[in-house]
Amino acid sequence: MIVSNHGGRALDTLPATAEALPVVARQVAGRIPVLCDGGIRRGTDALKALALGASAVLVGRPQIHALAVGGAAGVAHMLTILRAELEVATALTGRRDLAGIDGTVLWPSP
Ligand SMILES: Cc1cc2nc3c(=O)[nH]c(=O)nc-3n(C[C@H](O)[C@H](O)[C@H](O)COP(=O)(O)O)c2cc1C
Repeated sequence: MIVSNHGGRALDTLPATAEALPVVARQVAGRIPVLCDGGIRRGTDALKALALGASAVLVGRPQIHALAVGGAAGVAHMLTILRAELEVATALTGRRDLAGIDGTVLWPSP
């Protein structure tokens, strides 16, 4: 299951995926993986999506921007930065690994 607003480019005023994600994740209740995209730009965005119930996140525009600036190496660099930011954010919330990320890293908890 992918929670996506398709980049928000088709219909405006829709809820952000971060708003829809916890509702969908609650209904899915762990039966299948729930992926999420839309506005993931830094590690803390990924951390918050995981905390709201995503199994993983997807990125769209950052890949296009990185490709335009630095080609394939630019995309690899962008993903390295994103991963490093997520690792730091995970550590700074006192979690050992991604499996330890849940709603309690958010304030207020959902
Ligand atoms: C130029 C562009 C074209 C896209 N075309 C489609 C499309 O045809 N169908 C679709 O479901 N999503 C489309 N998307 C949305 C992406 O699949 C993805 O959901 C979105 O880019 C993720 O959000 P982000 O760009 O903020 O990371 C498009 C996004 C961009 C930037």
